[in-house]
Amino acid sequence: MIPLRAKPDRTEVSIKPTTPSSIASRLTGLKWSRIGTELDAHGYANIGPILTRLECETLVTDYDTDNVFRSRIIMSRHGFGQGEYKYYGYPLPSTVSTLRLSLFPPLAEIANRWESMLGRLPRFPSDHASYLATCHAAGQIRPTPLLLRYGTGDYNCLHQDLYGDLHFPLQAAFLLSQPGQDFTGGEFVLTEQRPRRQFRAEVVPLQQGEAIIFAVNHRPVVGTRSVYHVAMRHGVSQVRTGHRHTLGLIFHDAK
Ligand SMILES: O=C(O)CCC(=O)C(=O)O
Ligand SMILES: [Fe+2]
Repeated sequence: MIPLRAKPDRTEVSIKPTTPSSIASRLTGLKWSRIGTELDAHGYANIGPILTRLECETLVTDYDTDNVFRSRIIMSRHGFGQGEYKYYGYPLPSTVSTLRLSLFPPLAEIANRWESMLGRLPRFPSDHASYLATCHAAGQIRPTPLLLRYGTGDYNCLHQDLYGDLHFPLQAAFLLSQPGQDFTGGEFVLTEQRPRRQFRAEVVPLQQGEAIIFAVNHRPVVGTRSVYHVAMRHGVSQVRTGHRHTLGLIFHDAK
């Protein structure tokens, strides 16, 4: 007699080691309407974990690779803070390029809504290539994505990443290091100043692989009589111990 074999358990056979979805689909799968609402309310939004630990570590390792970057900035030499960063050169590494390309369309929609709140016509195209063509025609041709490295005692002064007349109003920063393990301190800080008011500061907790989207220089706020601009700046508080790395994505290029 042929022994009866148990039918394979469907649930068991269907379990495969999951490969992370593509970076592009992780971004398009986000709840962009909720992110838009948060950006409207606060001028920033933590969009949650995007990069895997391995992807973060690979980007960090790139820091010491020649020919990936176009320049290295020692922050203390310019009064920017303490620490250093490097601007990527073109062609961007594929992870950086995919993040920049895939984040742009939903952010352009939010940026255009902000324009209309201020009574202006939408002016951002839905694809990054078209927007970059406008920057390049205006002489802003140098890539702005950057990798930042902070050691113990380092910090980043409050600033705005403007690199010419043209600027896209939203940018992103990805935390590549593990807080509590790789570093302590080093918090992402945002400030805003409403007309005739004092500065207000916000510290935004981030985990490794998470990204924050935030306003580059100002955001529209609906007042009782009109919509007005609130100026925003960002920076990083002092790293108390260890090393902290970030990937910064700015959507306009530089002069
Ligand atoms: O290191 C950070 O978290 C801030 C980086 C930054 O200033 C930027 O991405 O523009
Ligand atoms: Fe910045």
